[in-house]
Amino acid sequence: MDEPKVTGTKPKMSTTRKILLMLGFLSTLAVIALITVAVTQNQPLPKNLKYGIVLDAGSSHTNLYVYEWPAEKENDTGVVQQVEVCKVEGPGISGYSQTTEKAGPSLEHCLQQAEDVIPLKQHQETPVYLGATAGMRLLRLENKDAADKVLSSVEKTLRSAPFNFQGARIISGQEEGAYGWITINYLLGNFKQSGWKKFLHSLKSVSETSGALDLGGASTQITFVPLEISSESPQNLLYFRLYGKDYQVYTHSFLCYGKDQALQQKLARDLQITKNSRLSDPCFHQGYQRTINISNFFKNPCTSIEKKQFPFSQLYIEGEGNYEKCRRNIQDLFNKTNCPYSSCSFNGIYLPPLQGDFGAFSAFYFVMNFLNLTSDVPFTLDEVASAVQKFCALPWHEVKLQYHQIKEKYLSEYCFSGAYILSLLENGYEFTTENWQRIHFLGKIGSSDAGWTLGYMLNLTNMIPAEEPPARPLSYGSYVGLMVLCSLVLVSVILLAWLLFHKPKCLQKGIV
Ligand SMILES: Nc1ncnc2c1ncn2[C@@H]1O[C@H](COP(=O)(O)OP(=O)(O)O)[C@@H](O)[C@H]1O
Ligand SMILES: [Ca+2]
Repeated sequence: MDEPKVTGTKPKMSTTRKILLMLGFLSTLAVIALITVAVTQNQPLPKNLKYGIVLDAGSSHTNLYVYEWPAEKENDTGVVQQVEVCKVEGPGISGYSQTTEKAGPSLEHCLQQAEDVIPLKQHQETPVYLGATAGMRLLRLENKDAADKVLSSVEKTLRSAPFNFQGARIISGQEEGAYGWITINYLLGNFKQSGWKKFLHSLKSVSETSGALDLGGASTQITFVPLEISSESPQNLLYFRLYGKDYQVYTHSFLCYGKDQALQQKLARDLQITKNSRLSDPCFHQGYQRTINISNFFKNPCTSIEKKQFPFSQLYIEGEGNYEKCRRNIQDLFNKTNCPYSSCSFNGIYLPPLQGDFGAFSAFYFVMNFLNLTSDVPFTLDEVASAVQKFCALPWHEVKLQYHQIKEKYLSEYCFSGAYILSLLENGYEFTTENWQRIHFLGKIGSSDAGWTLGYMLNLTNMIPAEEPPARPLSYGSYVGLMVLCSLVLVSVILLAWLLFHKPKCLQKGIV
């Protein structure tokens, strides 16, 4: 039999095959175009940054903070971060009560630093706020006129800076507590969860926030969400709606219970029972000496109720370095005798049962950090107490030798401050061995200092919305990834379909 002749001419392509091939080619082209358009069209725009400045005019000194955030993400949580901090030279603004006109100019150096950090073309639109805390609250009580003049002086300086001046005022203790709480929960990402975290939280009815403990020089604040809300003391309750959730927050600020004023209060009480101008003080190291001028001592609203006449004008303090005695001495500052509510902290102030974790910052952190008590694994209450006891027992000359680089004012008071922190937390707020480790001493969260300033700015610039802002269900990366994946699946399906229904000759049996 004759074999079929293999001719030299190629087999002609059928018209359907040609159309199918064309279609396959065109759909591949369409998919490529689709991906290209998706990638280019949805590319994030170049970062447009915004800035804000807050000055924390504390009792001991003023700090200037510069914050930065991407303009298009303004209402997202956790996007604002601190990019600069500048410590103003000299005392806090309340320290200018005798030379009020110098309060403003003291801020100039730090304002210049802010000018250097923020791009020139954005100076005019950058808001600047100054909030003064307990030092100015005390000055206002002692001498209202001087407090007003200090504020006018700082306002004048801030208005002459190239930024958008938004106000210089004394904030209330309640605000200070609330904004500190907002800051740490914003930075810890507790207000708005994404992905799995959100799903898990929606299973639990409550969203967990962290309490805030702030220790300053002149006041201290405690703020947290209690388990149950009681209307016993409405002045201690605040209501927030943030990112679509309601928060009922307890807060209290104790004026005169910052660590510097607490020491003044303690000395004023000690003075009542001294027979002569010498005072042996268990809260200072053995060998340490300090002289106090009595005539100025009782001008302060934190000590004025103890005012009386003394037959001497100077008090000579000599350190004793005895931690246990110091704790007993300090304990007298917390009056636990009468409580008109179901539960109190001290001085008849309402305190609901403590709840959850606490972030303790400012001087809580500075002191604990100096005593090496701020590691990631929290120390027990006993470990902290014995570390403070050991430190207090060191003679002054040894302390000075060992820590020669630290300012003498701070160094001489770490023993008192350590004991005071333990008294405030243990006797004042009644933290126990069980819940002590729920206190986390923190200086910074990410690049931002823990403190009230960030919360203050977020609030005043309306950057924390009451309702959750509408968000894209997918991030940019996931969107592009999904587009690519879908397109690849589409191409493969078209190819497969073509191969299955119109088997090209080359794939037919026997030809290969
Ligand atoms: N490095 C440090 N070591 C110890 N204490 C510090 C350190 N830095 C700041 N402080 C103290 O922290 C406290 C800060 O308080 P401040 O914010 O000025 O007052 P307030 O908040 O009461 O208005 C002051 O007592 C200050 O002396
Ligand atoms: Ca402060």
